[in-house]
Amino acid sequence: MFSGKTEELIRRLKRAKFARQRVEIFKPAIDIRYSEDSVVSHDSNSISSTPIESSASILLLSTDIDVVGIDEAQFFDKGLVDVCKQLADSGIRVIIAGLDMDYKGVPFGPMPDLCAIADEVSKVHAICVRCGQLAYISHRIVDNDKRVLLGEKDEYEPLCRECYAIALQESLE
Ligand SMILES: Nc1ncnc2c1ncn2[C@@H]1O[C@H](COP(=O)(O)OP(=O)(O)O)[C@@H](O)[C@H]1O
Ligand SMILES: Cc1cn([C@H]2C[C@H](O)[C@@H](COP(=O)(O)O)O2)c(=O)[nH]c1=O
Ligand SMILES: [Zn+2]
Repeated sequence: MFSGKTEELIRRLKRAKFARQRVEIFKPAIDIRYSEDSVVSHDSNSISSTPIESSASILLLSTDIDVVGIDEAQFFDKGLVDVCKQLADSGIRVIIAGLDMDYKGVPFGPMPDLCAIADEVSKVHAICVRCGQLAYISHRIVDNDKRVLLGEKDEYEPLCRECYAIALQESLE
């Protein structure tokens, strides 16, 4: 988290709109952290989007479209992989932002499969809040072991491997 995924997604989608391409943007309906119907970055950049419950809705809503953007892809069902494949096969540019791993370091939802079938993958990193190196994981700092827990700085901190190992050790003491 805080690595710039959403900002990069918004940047690419705005450029597609400048090029007068027909763009549709989707987000999971559960992601109401900053807005119900916009994709919003931690720096408050935003772009309007359609909240959906299931990946199947993307195909239904993507007729006469050049570019499809999807944020928070980790929250979608595994059907998203085939949906994106079908879109790409039909000539639509698909741009996806999502969290690679959950707070335990386990690959999140459809993300590993999406990375596997993507033509191009850009991995971006936040800055470790403890030491300033590149972060690799979102450390959960509240006591909740559900996989899905919406949040930001009160719930998560980006940490590098070294600082994450220390944080885990501290939590055992
Ligand atoms: N520790 C951090 N490392 C990097 N950026 C951070 C950090 N904390 C806050 N930010 C802010 O978060 C912004 C990225 O937000 P966003 O694109 O929403 O990230 P993501 O979608 O990956 O969570 C950065 O431009 C920066 O201003
Ligand atoms: C690590 C982790 C994160 N989440 C949630 C927390 C946020 O609401 C989103 C990630 O958003 P961002 O754009 O990357 O900041 O995911 C979660 O539910 N479970 C986790 O393990
Ligand atoms: Zn660190």
